[in-house]
Amino acid sequence: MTETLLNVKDVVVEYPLKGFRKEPFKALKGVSLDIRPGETVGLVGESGSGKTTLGRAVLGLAPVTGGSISYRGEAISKASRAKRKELSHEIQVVFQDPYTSLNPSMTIEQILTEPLTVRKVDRQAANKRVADLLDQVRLPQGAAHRLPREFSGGQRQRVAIARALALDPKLIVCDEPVSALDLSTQARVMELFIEIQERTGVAYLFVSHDLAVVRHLSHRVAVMYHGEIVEWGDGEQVTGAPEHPYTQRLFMAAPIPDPDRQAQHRTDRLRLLELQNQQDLQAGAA
Ligand SMILES: Nc1ncnc2c1ncn2[C@@H]1O[C@H](COP(=O)(O)OP(=O)(O)OP(=O)(O)O)[C@@H](O)[C@H]1O
Repeated sequence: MTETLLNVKDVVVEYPLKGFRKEPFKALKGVSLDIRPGETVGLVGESGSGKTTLGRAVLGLAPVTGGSISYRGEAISKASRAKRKELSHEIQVVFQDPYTSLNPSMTIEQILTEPLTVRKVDRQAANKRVADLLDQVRLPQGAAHRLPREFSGGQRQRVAIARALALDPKLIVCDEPVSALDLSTQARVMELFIEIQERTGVAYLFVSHDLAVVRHLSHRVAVMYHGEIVEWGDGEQVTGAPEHPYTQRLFMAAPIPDPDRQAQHRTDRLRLLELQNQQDLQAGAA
């Protein structure tokens, strides 16, 4: 049996609403998926469908009111603060905005050393680790003594990835980590994510509204719609021959700018037309 790293089962997240409405707002309405070691699970869906909320629930940052989340078989959705701190060695996060996620007054070295000092790594070992992390994300060693504002968006995102890697996590929740970057930078950062995964065996829960990004990176894909997963399975299957009408519409609406992706998009459109024809024929036959 394949080992499971993270298991999300029937998870409900409710946000209390202020004002005249007494009923809380259900952002997740019973969501289930699992992530295996070394795997990328892509989470797609339009804005407001609940992708970020699911990522936050895994990180213990969203109010889970139903279902369960377990990490390596241990329930974590109601974990204590101390347990969460322990888990932060295993589960890390990279956010969308590289301009606000790094402390502007800290040098890159300080940013990368911070998680290590929490773990009481001594100075010499920490320096070595910082050098190694910069190598891992393909930044020059000279970057260590500079401030975030001296770097481009793509370079800052590399720093954020290095920080997430500092404690050798087994899972990284990536919340739209390439969405704020221009296309060529996006492609390089995506390659970096793949390279790091191949080297370290880390798993990603990769949240993105961009289907091309998810198609490129994911082993399995979950499609979210109004707080529910409407399609879930093998990445090629879900992105290449979606079954749910919502996923089909989502793929039709996806802008795909570069020529390779356009070719893929054309193939998708043809496949989709074929699917629709088949469905029409079946409906006609029924
Ligand atoms: N703290 C909160 N309080 C109340 N409602 C919230 C809160 N956070 C999110 N929501 C609501 O929950 C729903 C899901 O939001 P979420 O951010 O998870 O969606 P998303 O799919 O990640 O969208 P986007 O791509 O725009 O980030 C939205 O309707 C949002 O308004």
